[in-house]
Amino acid sequence: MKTLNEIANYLLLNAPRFEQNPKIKGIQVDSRKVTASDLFVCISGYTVDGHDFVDQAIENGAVAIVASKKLDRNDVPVLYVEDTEQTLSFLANYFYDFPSNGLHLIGVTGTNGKTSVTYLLDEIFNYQKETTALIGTIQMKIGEQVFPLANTTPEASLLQKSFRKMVDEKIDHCMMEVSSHALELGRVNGCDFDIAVYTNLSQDHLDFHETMADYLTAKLRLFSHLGNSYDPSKPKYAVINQDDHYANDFKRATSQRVITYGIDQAANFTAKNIKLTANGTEFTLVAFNQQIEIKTPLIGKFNIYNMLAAIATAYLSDVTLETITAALGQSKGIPGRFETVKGDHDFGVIIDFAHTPDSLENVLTTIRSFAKNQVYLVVGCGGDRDRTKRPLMAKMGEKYADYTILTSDNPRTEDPRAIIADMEQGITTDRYTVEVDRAKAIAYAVQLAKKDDIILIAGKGHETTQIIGKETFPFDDYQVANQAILNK
Ligand SMILES: CC(=O)N[C@H]1[C@@H](OP(=O)(O)OP(=O)(O)OC[C@H]2O[C@@H](n3ccc(=O)[nH]c3=O)[C@H](O)[C@@H]2O)O[C@H](CO)[C@@H](O)[C@@H]1O[C@H](C)C(=O)N[C@@H](C)C(=O)N[C@H](CCC(=O)O)C(=O)O
Ligand SMILES: Nc1ncnc2c1ncn2[C@@H]1O[C@H](COP(=O)(O)OP(=O)(O)OP(=O)(O)O)[C@@H](O)[C@H]1O
Ligand SMILES: N[C@H](CCC[C@H](N)C(=O)O)C(=O)O
Ligand SMILES: [Mg+2]
Repeated sequence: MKTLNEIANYLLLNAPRFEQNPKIKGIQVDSRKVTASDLFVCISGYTVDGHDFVDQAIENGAVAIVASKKLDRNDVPVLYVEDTEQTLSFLANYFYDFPSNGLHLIGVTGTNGKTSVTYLLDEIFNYQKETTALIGTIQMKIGEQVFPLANTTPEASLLQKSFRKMVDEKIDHCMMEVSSHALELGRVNGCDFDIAVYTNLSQDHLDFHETMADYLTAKLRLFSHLGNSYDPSKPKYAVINQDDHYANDFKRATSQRVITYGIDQAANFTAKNIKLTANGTEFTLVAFNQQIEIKTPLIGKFNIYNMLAAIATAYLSDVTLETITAALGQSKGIPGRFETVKGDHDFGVIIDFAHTPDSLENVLTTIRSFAKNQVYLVVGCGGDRDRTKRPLMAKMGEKYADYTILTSDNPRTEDPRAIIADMEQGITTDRYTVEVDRAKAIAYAVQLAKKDDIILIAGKGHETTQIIGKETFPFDDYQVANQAILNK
């Protein structure tokens, strides 16, 4: 617990002294979640302004407010700062006693592969009985406990509070997906990363970042977060995909040691003698004059990149190549990523989270490489998100699938038909149809499928809901596909 004056002193050079100097129990950015003795931080959001919810925060027990706009009240002390969102990360870091300093923190950024790399690292560390925490798209996990998350990378107060819990529970490694939104909005400011990992960059989120250059700049920030402290007992590393177009930008963004991985370019961790099949992958890992055979159930060349990123990171975290090899050999895969619907049907059904042109291309080319018959694609695009990726995603269907069923993803507040119309702009043939209802679209693909055909259901992966308008309905691609197979 800290007092308001302690907090003010930490945050501001010319801090005011509050006569009423309450002890703060917690930090809250949502008035609805405030409890007794919290400090409420007003954030001006994209939808509403936290400054308008001060009454509710106080009713719920807030004893002090951090604001950037004048609040006409003298019942509680108000600490004024220029930018509440930027302040929040420093405030939370201080309030929870800089928890990430005591944590082995691995941050993973890039357009695709973040969840995959963090889950592979989790399997590797768990294999050697180390305790782990995960923060990302699917959920937050601290040891055996899991918590739902609204964002891939949570806002700073929840983030720092979670780090504190991890340190208190003596977690050995925390793997965290660092989204470009989080980097841009300063959610991870003040995080003491030990290893920063870069997967790749391709088009996504151009609704938020406007240009690819802006998007790149946000991603690069993770590497400047490695800082320039050089403690031999706590070395820091940047792990970079050497085959990626932007590899050199990422190398230049850090003053820490760079470790590379790749397949096509010379790198510290490379894969050769690659064998890709429908049941798994084999390759020879070459790293620092050592060679070791990797044999894993993970499928696709893109997963070799994910494995190389995880292997390099685990190795830099003192795991031996032998242990890494054994762990990857037993990988259970990543929920909703290239996940096969089990059963005795004579065609394949794969659920995958591909929701960018690049990830769709990777997954579809992988399927094509072993497909014996027709490939069907069921795909939609998220509403209130990057519109420019829609025709490009549909084009991937035209290029690599025999037949595409355009449907809804999470339409959110957009008209689902308008989203599909944007997708249709990318298609020039008639090898597709439209079925707005996702469950019907999946059922239709299952009806069409014959022996040895493969259906890819893309875009929602592990998700168990569908957001239509402002409502969230239960929806699980895996279960819907299973039901359709039973009904066939
Ligand atoms: C664009 C964006 O990032 N939006 C985030 C932002 O929402 P917002 O600006 O609309 O918030 P708002 O509703 O206007 O509220 C403003 C403030 O008022 C507060 N409030 C609001 C209502 C109320 O009754 N009382 C109250 O105090 C809110 O708690 C908030 O502090 O702040 C919210 C609370 O922290 C976030 O959950 C929300 O993420 C939304 C869900 C979102 O969709 N974000 C996406 C774009 C995102 O960040 N995605 C990346 C992943 C991308 C990737 O996978 O690569 C991520 O890291 O999740
Ligand atoms: N290294 C990769 N390169 C390209 N595509 C990939 C790669 N790894 C996974 N994919 C594809 O991208 C999809 C999303 O993968 P993953 O969830 O690991 O990425 P992410 O970066 O966490 O995505 P998000 O930003 O939505 O959280 C997968 O379902 C797969 O189709
Ligand atoms: N983290 C991604 C997830 C997209 C998943 C897709 N199903 C969609 O709703 O667009 C985003 O927020 O853009
Ligand atoms: Mg993710």
